Amino acid sequence: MRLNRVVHIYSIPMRARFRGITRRTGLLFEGPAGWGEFCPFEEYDDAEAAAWLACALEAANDGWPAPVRSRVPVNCTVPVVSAERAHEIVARSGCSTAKVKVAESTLAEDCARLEAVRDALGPNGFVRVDANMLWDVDTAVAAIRAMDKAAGGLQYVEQPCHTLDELAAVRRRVNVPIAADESIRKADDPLKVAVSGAADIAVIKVAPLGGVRKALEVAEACGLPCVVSSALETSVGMAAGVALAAALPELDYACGLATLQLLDGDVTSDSLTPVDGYLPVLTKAPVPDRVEEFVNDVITESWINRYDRVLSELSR
Ligand SMILES: O=C(O)CCC(=O)C1=CC=C[C@@H](O)[C@@H]1C(=O)O
Ligand SMILES: [Mg+2]
Repeated sequence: MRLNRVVHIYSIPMRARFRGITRRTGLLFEGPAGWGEFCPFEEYDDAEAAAWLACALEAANDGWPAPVRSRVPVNCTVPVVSAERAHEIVARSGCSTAKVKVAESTLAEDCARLEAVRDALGPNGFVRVDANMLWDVDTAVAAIRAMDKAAGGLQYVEQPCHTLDELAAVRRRVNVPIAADESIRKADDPLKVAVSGAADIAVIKVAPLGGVRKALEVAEACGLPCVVSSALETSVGMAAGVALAAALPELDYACGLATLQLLDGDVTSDSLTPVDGYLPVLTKAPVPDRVEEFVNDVITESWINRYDRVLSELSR
């Protein structure tokens, strides 16, 4: 689909640094079925960005498969912030599950943050952590044991190490369940990743996997309980993640789709923010009616060029 109709390019500041970024940028476009969002992270090459464009084109051209639920439970996401700030984020979220980013600060700081998160959630909440592949096996085993104690029990640990073999080795040595994220979304062929011996839970992300239909196939192929997580989209792209969570036959865990709270603004007045720990399921993405607040002319041309290049990559 050539970009010959209205498109918007946005640049929104993050409230706190997250995965090394302080602004989120992307391109929004409209098709016959609604709005789509193309927002691969800036360092991704055109080959990696192709799945993200396929996801946006699915939303704009085809729409999504029918949902089997009308709302989706979500976790709040806690960046690397002070223990006091973490407490505040969780207490204000209305969510009973919190996912905490770890391994980027010291073990003592991570444990202090986890204690604060447990305090904010109370004994019945769920705490999970994401290490984004930053540990080796021995470091992971020691850190997970310490964090499990500090958090008063961890629901699972997401991607403690880089490879599937390392995940399997950690999994044999700790009692906390292991979730695979990068092992799936960065695989050459996500449909063929043998995650079952290495992980207990699959994290699936709609944009890196090429759209709702593709992600549903990946979920089925990996044969594990799934958690749908965002890629820090605005509400336009987030609606596709919610559509995926809504279409999964089983949904046993809260999903990482409450990340609009990490952005300092949204492109629409119909923001996908959780109420009492749930997001509503929409049939199409909300209309971006507040984009002028985040327009950035400096990056417009480079995003349009990127769209064109990635579109050629997709049709190869
Ligand atoms: O899962 C969540 O709670 C929020 C989403 C989230 O953590 C992520 C979104 C995008 C990029 C990633 O570094 C990160 C993740 O690793 O899961
Ligand atoms: Mg992750």
